[in-house]
Amino acid sequence: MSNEEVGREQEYVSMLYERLDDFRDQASSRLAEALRERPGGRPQAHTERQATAAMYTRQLARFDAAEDGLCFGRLDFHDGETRYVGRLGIFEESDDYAPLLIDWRAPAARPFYLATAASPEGVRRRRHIRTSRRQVFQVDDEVLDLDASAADGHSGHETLTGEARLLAALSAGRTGRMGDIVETIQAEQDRIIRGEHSGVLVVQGGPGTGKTAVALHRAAYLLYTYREQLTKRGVLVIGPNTTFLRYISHVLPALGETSVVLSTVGDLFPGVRAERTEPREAAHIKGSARMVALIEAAVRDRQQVPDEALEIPFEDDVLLLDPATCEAARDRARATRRPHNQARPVFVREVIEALAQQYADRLGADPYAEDPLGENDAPGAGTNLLGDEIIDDIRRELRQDDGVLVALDDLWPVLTPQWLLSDLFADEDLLASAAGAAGFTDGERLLLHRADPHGGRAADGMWTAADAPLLDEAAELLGEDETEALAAAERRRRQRIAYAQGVVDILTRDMDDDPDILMVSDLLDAERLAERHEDDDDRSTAQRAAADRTWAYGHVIVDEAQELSDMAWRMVMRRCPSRSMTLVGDVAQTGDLAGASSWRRVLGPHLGDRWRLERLTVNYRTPVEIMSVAAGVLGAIDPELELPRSVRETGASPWSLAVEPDALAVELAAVAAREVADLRAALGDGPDGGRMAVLVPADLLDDLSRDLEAVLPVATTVGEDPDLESPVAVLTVRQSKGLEFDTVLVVDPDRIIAESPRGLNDLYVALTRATRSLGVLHTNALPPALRHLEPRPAIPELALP
Ligand SMILES: Nc1ncnc2c1ncn2[C@@H]1O[C@H](COP(=O)(O)OP(=O)(O)OP(=O)(O)O)[C@@H](O)[C@H]1O
Repeated sequence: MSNEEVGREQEYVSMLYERLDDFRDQASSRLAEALRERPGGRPQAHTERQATAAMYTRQLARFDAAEDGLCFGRLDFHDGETRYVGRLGIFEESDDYAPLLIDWRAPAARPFYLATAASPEGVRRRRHIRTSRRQVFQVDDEVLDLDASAADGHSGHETLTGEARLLAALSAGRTGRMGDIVETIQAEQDRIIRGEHSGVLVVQGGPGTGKTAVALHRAAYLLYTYREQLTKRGVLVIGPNTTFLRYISHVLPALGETSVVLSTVGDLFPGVRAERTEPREAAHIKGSARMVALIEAAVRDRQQVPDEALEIPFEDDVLLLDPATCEAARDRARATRRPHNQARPVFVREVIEALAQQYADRLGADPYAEDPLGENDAPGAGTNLLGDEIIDDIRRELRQDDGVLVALDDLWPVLTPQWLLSDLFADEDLLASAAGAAGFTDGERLLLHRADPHGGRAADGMWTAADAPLLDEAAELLGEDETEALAAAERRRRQRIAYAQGVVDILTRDMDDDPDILMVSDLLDAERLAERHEDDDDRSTAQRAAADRTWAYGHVIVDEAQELSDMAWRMVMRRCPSRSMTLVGDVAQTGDLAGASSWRRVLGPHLGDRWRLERLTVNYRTPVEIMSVAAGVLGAIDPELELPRSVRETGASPWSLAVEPDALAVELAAVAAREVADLRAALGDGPDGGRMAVLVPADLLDDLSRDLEAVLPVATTVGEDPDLESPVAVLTVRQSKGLEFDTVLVVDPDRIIAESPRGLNDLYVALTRATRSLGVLHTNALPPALRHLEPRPAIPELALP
């Protein structure tokens, strides 16, 4: 491309950056103005000021996000029209808002992604403009006119859009952070990104087909297209683990979008962090939909009827609470069909009523007990001994009596989800009863039982990822005790009034005596001042949503959706009553025993047939050479499963290396050092210098990572939540879900297979993480699916430090 052409584009791009600077200046000064403004005057002024400040802050974030690669494309149409495409929309106010730059998400930008030589949509030429720090350094053209394309050396590839730019993006070194793909979105991906917002869209695609990328760009597209609606309700993105969430966490902010909550399933229950691990088999059982019946039984078991009458000392008497009364009260409460805590007031009312009646009856038989509670001093007290007023007094006293309260708490306790489940899993009797009622075997029950090492209920650090959906289920069955919630709300209101009264007092102090001075208290009393603070919630939508279990998100995206258990699906569906969802995954990569082997099976109970399926068929990550190895494993999982088609060849064949068990650590370190050196030679030492992963069987993780850390001459990361920006990461396959690296070394594939009934799926995931090269080290015979791997060619070893 001629320098002249680059120069011309530079002029245009510089003009766009000037506009961007103007926008930024305007937004900063308006933000400063909004922050300087003193709230006063109208009651809503404070809230409005906050909303205005938040709006300018969001705008600034969007302008900052657009800085790199502000404009990346240009379309020239046959009719002479030209459109520039970029990260945000810029319009010429003085020219009837003519577009200077079109946001990639706007309908007018679509031909940039869809036009092909076969279907050019009026486009004559598509140009990719590459910039670095505001400087245009390259322009790549595709001429879509069929005749001209041949002349222009266009490859004529049928499915790829902007092939040269795409291949350049795919061959770049990995950085440990996922990047956006706005410059090179492919047609099949574009259709999904811009798909209908309502309803449930399932995207099935093999490894590296861009499911994660597509899901995140879809979030950005939906937030742009339905901004008002979705900014208020927020978008939830669910990923398989925190390492993965960190890996993808830069994509949406880089696209200027911030009202998104990222969470794992384990962290989706507010106030609980899934910090404990447990055996796969236990997680498998906890994921099964049969747990619903078990939790229901556990709740019912907490609604007790005593075997014999309870004796409750009251005043100077002893009341009897007999089983029949309790049973009748329990039936009444259950008949309301309200959740446990909300039905409790009915149970309490019935029991109190029975006890009050019993006491009143006894008093009625005693001619001397005219003033049972000693409260009526007036002469003639006792004449209405059994009148309503007296019985009301008895009820009130009973409700406050410690003995009665203890009995009520035993028979129908107020429960939180955490209490219910920690008691259930720690108490053999409770567990045996609920598990028996729900038809669990003894073996399953034993897997669920855990001696509570913390000794207390609901201690921090006691929950696993599979517990979160159970807590959520329990929360549904328990409900909030509204009497307590209302009392708490009333307490908060009184506190606010007391605080506001203090404010009014301070403002009017020393002025009390002057009748001519208009006082704050003349205009505003404490109660109204308190109301003004009531709606003050400085938190963003994302923060409020993440803290609220019952928050209904505007859209929910689930990545690696095949990993979700039946119980997890129930929780996720609750977060999105409108069922506006995008679920992306690959059933062939299911590693979790409780995960999906068919979309129909997992979604049917929630959605019936009301979901649509789209497929992604092209693998952008893994080159042909590696995919041909992975193909053997996929065939062993299920010969019906389809392998995605890779877009690239690298010429580097995957290899295997047999090593003695005793020499594994040493050989691995040597090979890893060699591979890192090769990566650096190819990609340089900078932040884009490439990343390598060593994927190991879980039971070798500790030993091998310690050995590698000790000998590798570059930073190595291991542990629960590894840092992916480190040049080398030692991970289990489970930790590597959804991630990618330039080079991958897989250790002992037979052990990876043996570790789980879904071991072949795990191996398939491991083999498909690499963008460049793959090696397999093995201490036992290779599994049959990998037998045709070439042995590693002898190459000079690197001296280790
Ligand atoms: N259109 C595209 N342009 C440039 N890069 C792309 C494009 N589509 C996908 N990629 C890149 O391909 C790689 C794989 O994408 P992604 O991680 O989204 O795939 P995936 O389907 O979620 O994979 P897996 O199921 O194996 O985790 C990423 O580096 C992504 O940026």
